[in-house]
Amino acid sequence: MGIRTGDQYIQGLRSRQPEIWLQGRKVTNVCEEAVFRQPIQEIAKLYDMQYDEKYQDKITHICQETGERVNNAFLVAKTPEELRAKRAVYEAYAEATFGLMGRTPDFLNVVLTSLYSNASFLERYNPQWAENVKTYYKHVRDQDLFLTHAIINPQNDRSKSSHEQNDVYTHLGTVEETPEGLIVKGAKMLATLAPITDEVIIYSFPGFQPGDERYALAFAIPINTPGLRIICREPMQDGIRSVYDHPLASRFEEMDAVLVFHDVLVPWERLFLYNNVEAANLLYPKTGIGQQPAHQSGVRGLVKLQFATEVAMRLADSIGVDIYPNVQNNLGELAQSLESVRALLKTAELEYETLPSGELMPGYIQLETIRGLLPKLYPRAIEVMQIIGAGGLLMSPTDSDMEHPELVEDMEKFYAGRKGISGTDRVRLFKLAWDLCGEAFGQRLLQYERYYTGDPVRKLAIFYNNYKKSHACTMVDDALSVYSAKSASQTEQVL
Ligand SMILES: Cc1cc2nc3c(=O)[nH]c(=O)nc-3n(C[C@H](O)[C@H](O)[C@H](O)COP(=O)(O)OP(=O)(O)OC[C@H]3O[C@@H](n4cnc5c(N)ncnc54)[C@H](O)[C@@H]3O)c2cc1C
Ligand SMILES: Nc1c(O)cccc1C(=O)O
Repeated sequence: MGIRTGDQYIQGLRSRQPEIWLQGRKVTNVCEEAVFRQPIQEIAKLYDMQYDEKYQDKITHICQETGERVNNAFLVAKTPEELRAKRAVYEAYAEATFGLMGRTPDFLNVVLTSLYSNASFLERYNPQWAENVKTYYKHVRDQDLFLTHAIINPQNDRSKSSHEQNDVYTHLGTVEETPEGLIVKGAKMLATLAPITDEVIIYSFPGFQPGDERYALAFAIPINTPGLRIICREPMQDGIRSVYDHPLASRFEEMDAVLVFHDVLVPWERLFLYNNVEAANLLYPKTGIGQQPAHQSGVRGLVKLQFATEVAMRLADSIGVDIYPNVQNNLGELAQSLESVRALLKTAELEYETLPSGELMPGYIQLETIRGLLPKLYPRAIEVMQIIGAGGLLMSPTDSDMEHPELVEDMEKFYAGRKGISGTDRVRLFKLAWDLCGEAFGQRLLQYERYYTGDPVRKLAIFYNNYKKSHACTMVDDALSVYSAKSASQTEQVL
């Protein structure tokens, strides 16, 4: 089939009934649920971009194997041009959502593509797992599916491993083998956008201990598989608040969910890894499923940081405070952060690594540096926005106030900004900023940037240990060589 339209994506959602729990009730029609309606439209727009002539040749290509047009996220890049073609889709999707939706379809499609192109890793453990991954990749590519994923165990007792938790099936684990497949039970977090996706892929970050064999699992199943329960967090917008009052929160909220598996059947052909702690621990570092999506995340993170920086600059300009050096310093800092990330990304793409298979991987050091910096740079951009907007962020009235005939005059007079910025202009801009820096929606975006890539504390430690391996600190040896030169000359004098 190849690329889908937005309508086809929505038809897919309508065709099935996953078990979705939202605010204490079961959702019976996900497409008609207020909270999901607009996010579904935003994702549908991304699918439609594949048919838009402005984007089609940039973000899709003709698949050599099938002759069908497919998304560039499914490319196994073997040339710098193909790497740029992948970047083009990340960028187009990020720009269409201002970088605010982290788990657009390209994210997991790139994870799956990397699993596919590095399936030889799985082959060493079980050729059938490798075969299953390859078949699944083609299925997702050719049906243009949208996946969610849950790779973390629920946050119960982090000081204990999976097999030491209170109940054997707190963390998702295998119950039994049947002729049809594995029966699995327990929970995983945190499946962003799960209610509006087609399928879920389960795997894990490393960290399994001996004894955790039943939890060492990777598989993919349709989101409406019987026994799979999607428990949504409390929504951060109700789907009813107006676009005027919440121009971002009303459009881009990504629902997060815990997935609870109640004796769910995973068919054998959908199983990618099972009962092998070593393979489960090596899956992430050895198959590029961290590094390839880091390219997507880096591009998206750059767009999000750029958006936040632009909003902060416009805020300052709109109320005439960017004449002050302190404000200029804050904004200059954001601009420099943004340009540093942009430069890192460019270097990551230029300094790619070529794997023995011929596949190109964008530079590890640069991508990991972006991942380490964004959890600090994005919150700082939000803080600067709060500092510049100050009390003004809390004076925005609602759409109904702005339109009320008795208030219109006051609105235009007392809510106007510096010359040229009307009351309406200023209120709209400040509402946009408040969605990012004040609303629960904005706090989630901040939390996302801190944690989407795993725990930043442990990630930075891993980065340092890897960095140390490739950095012999030879300049220090050079500097210390004065001592050996000195003792050599002393020896010469004695002789
Ligand atoms: C908005 C959002 C969306 C997300 N979307 C997804 C998604 O779609 N799919 C998905 O699979 N995951 C998703 N995640 C989950 C994300 O991968 C995890 O949040 C992340 O890996 C951190 O794990 P945790 O939240 O369980 O924190 P924990 O691991 O429980 O950490 C809690 C705190 O304890 C500290 N800590 C814990 N263990 C250690 C240790 N061993 N050593 C030192 N310090 C430690 C941490 O530094 C941290 O401060 C999302 C997260 C967020 C915030
Ligand atoms: N955060 C990630 C994820 O959720 C899936 C795959 C990779 C990552 C990552 O940032 O490395």
